[in-house]
Amino acid sequence: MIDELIGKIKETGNPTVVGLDPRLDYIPAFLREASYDRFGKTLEGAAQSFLDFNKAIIDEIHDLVPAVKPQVAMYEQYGAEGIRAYIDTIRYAKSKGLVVIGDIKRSDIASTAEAYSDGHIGQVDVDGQAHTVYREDFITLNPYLGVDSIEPYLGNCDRFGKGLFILVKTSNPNSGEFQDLLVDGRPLYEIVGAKVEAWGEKLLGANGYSSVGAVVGATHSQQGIELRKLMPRTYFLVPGYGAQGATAEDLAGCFNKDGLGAIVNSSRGIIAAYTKKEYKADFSEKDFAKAARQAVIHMRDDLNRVL
Ligand SMILES: O=c1ccn([C@@H]2O[C@H](COP(=O)(O)O)[C@@H](O)[C@H]2O)c(=O)[nH]1
Repeated sequence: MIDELIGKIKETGNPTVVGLDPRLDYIPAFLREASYDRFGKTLEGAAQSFLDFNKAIIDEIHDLVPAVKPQVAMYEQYGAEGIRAYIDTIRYAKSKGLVVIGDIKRSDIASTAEAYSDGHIGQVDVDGQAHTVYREDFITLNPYLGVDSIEPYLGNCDRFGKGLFILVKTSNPNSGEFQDLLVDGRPLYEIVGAKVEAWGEKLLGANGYSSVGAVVGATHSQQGIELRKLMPRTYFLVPGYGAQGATAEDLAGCFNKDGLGAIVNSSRGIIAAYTKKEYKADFSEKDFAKAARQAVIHMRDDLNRVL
């Protein structure tokens, strides 16, 4: 799967992933109203407005970016209807040729991890009948439970050509509380990073990178530089650009000299661009997806400036 992602990054000349993290307060009133007219102010009404919003954004950005990253929490909070919108968003993004990174951050003992893995990146069996359910290309995982909790996903990556991004150094302000603790004189995130690099050895692609990637926050630029050296074959998913304050300069060290090695996420900065003062003058609420397109072009040019 990593080669498909790299192929799309080269094709678009853009290492950007658009985070599809819809919230009702980002959905333009006219879209919300249209959905409420059909379904009322119900869970279905909210979920349908998310799907309509995502589809309009995907239509505007699919030729510019390699991938999208739906954040499952935004959908899951609305129950079965929200999950339906999550699945339909994945299907629609894939129909437009986008790689889909499901931000699901799962973590559990192996027997439970197997169920998550089969549902998201494998197949489930219903009395001899196989079904593919969520269909993400990559998913995010939390490694806190150790390698036996990751193995069920590695197996399905191999079998079904999928990929992972495993949390190594997260972008949040308190990520250091555990991740920076010294263990035998070494920060924990480095120990986890070295493990992730080793777990990925069996899933190396033609470009020299593994389908087992790492999440490395743009907000911790020095750690990004150190991890880049420690994990030469691991692709980084880099959140924190834009809304969380990180700049292109902050995350430049997550890339290799060939301009590969990282894909940078922006969610609110793209999908809610039309609400920002720098876009308001040129884009009305009706043009929210066009504003997202403009924000993607701006981000692409900003990233390419430092590569
Ligand atoms: O360390 C991490 C891991 C995941 N995320 C997720 O990325 C997006 C960021 O959204 P923005 O609006 O661009 O801030 C969101 O889905 C987070 O859950 C992260 O930010 N940091």
